[in-house]
Formats: sequence, structure tokens, C-alpha cells
Amino acid sequence: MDETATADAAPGGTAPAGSAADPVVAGEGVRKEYGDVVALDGVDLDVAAGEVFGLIGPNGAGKTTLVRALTGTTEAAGDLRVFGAPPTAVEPSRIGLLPQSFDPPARLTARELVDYYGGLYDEARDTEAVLDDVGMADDADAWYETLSGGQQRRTCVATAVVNDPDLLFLDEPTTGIDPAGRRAIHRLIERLAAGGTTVFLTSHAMDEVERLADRVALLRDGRVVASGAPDRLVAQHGGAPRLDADTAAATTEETVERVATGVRERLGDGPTVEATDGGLRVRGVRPEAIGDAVDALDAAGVAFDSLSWSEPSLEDVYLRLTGEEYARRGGERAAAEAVADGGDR
Ligand SMILES: Nc1ncnc2c1ncn2[C@@H]1O[C@H](COP(=O)(O)OP(=O)(O)OP(=O)(O)O)[C@@H](O)[C@H]1O
Repeated sequence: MDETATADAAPGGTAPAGSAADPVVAGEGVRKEYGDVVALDGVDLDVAAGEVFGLIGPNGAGKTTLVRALTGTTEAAGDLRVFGAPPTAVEPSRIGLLPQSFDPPARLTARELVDYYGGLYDEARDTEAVLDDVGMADDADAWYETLSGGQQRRTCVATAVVNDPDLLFLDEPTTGIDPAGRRAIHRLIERLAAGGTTVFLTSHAMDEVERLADRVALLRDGRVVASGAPDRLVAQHGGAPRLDADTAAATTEETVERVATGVRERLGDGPTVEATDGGLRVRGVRPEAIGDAVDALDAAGVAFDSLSWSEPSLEDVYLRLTGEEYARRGGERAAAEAVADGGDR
């Protein structure tokens, strides 16, 4: 796998979302328009066999459209191959698809639904085992319409894996699922991947993608703006470790300046100080410097309710490269700057 190419960011352009000798999924210049809306604007990507590939991006970035193009449920321009063939030519039993919106018959039980979808294939997994995999064994006799939203989503995941697919598309699989259920789905994805299933996962849960995905592509406005292994992306674009102080009162510019002066005196010019919605953030604080940073807060008279220190994560990469972190200071323009400077501020 060529990680050098995959960890690049391309401001305003496309970056290949990976490379592999014999990709299960390969796309080049994939483009889709809905009238005046350009949903996909020249996407290049490839996904290797057995890989968990995470696709992330803001609402409307084009994730579902890309999944639909790859599963042959919508047409798109450009070159798209799944198992070396056009998506519509792929043997259905090789593919599992959990769409973002899925409305199975409401007056069937969870067990009946899994049975029904399994019956569409010559060979299917044992219904009870699949129900158990998604944590639905105890509620399998309830009608779909009486299940909670999370239980319904678990049941939908079960219908997507009942044919034991070689390639599984999961479009936001854990939306609405409680923490225990999410963990069950995560374990299922890990087991499937360990068994050789290729998983194409879209999600807004960055912790989920960071935990599960071997590689990630970030879509914005129909383009891949960054791709690579999560830890590489975090190292490249996640920014510095930070110390967050939650304060009861809103932080004024004056307070930020006072803290910044104190931080400079104690820690030098590296760290930066900014106001956040709930208080104040000092970026660039290494673990051994936490005490000095706290002293700077105290010296500046900042009354805080709690303090937390954290390493950057995939969520930081997402926020920086989509512009959401920079919304207060010029959104799109600042995000483009973050991409252009390699996101190392
Ligand atoms: N059937 C359609 N007709 C017209 N426009 C569409 C259609 N499907 C998607 N779009 C538009 O294409 C763009 C990409 O939508 P898409 O659903 O792929 O985004 P997404 O990244 O999956 O978003 P979300 O995170 O909200 O699910 C959006 O501007 C959306 O409004």
C-alpha cells in the first residue's frame, strides 16, 4: 500500500484515495451531477481486498452518492470498477449494502426479515447467528415497526450481512444505535474484516472511523481533499495537543491576551491561545508542560470548572479540513489555508 500518496491533501483538487495492486473497488474521475448540483466532482479512489475503508465528509459532500454509484444504484460518469467489472455487472451475492435510508416491510419480525433477505440468495448465513451478531437475538420476534430506532438499524445491518458478502457497504450503520449496540456492530465489522471481507464504511462518528478504518478518504464538495491511514492523517493535519479549560463565564479577547502572555513567558512562542464556545483552549501543550499552562491560566485570573488535555484525533482532521473549526474566522477560506499549509498549525 502506498501510504505516501494516500496521506496527501489536495487543495481544491483531487487526491488519489489509495492504491493497491488489485483493488476491489477502483474509481477514476467519478462524476455525478443532479441538475445544477455537482455531487461528485472527479473522485479517484481504490480499496484493497480485506481493507476497511472509511469515507467521511460533511452533509451533502457526496458520500451516499458515491456509495450508490459503486453499488450500481445510480449512474455516474468516469471509470468505476468493482471486482474489476462495472458496478451493475457484479454478482449481487458478492455485495452487501446497508443504505442510509432503508425501509423494510414493517409487519415482519426481525427474524422474518433476516430470513427473507437471506432467502434471496442461493447461500446465506444462519439467521440466528446473524441476529446474534448484531445484538438482536432477544428481540427477534418483534415486528420491525415496533422496534426502537436503534433496534431497527441493527436489524438492517443484519440484512446487509446475511449473504456473507465479499464487499460490504455500510452507509452510516450506527446512526441511532446505543453504545452497547455500536460496540456490537464494531466487533462485527472487525470480525468480518479479519475474515477477509472488504468494508466500505461511511460515518459521521469519527471515533468509529478512526477505530475501524485502515484508510480514510475525506470528501468535501464532491472531491477527495485528503486520504490515508487515520494515524497519518492525524499526524499531518490534526494539529497540536491541547489543553481545554471549561469556564462558567464567556472568555473575552482581553483574557485571551493575558493568558497568551503568561503562556509565552512560561512555554515560549510555540503554543497558541484561543477562546472556545465553552471556555479557552491552549494548543501546543506537551504533557510535561501542562502544569506551566495551568499556572498561566491561574495567573491570568481564569476561573475554570474543569480542565482536559487531549491529543489530536481524526475529528480534528475533519474539523480543520472541512472548515467547521474555522467557521468563526472566515470558514471556507481558512479551511483552504489549513489544507494548503499541510494543516500543521
Ligand atoms: N436524488 C437526488 N436529486 C438531487 N440532488 C441530490 C440527489 N441525491 C443527492 N443530491 C445532492 O447531491 C449532493 C450530495 O448528496 P449526498 O447525499 O451524496 O451527500 P452525503 O455526503 O451522503 O450527505 P449526508 O452526510 O447528509 O448523508 C447534495 O447536494 C444533495 O442535495
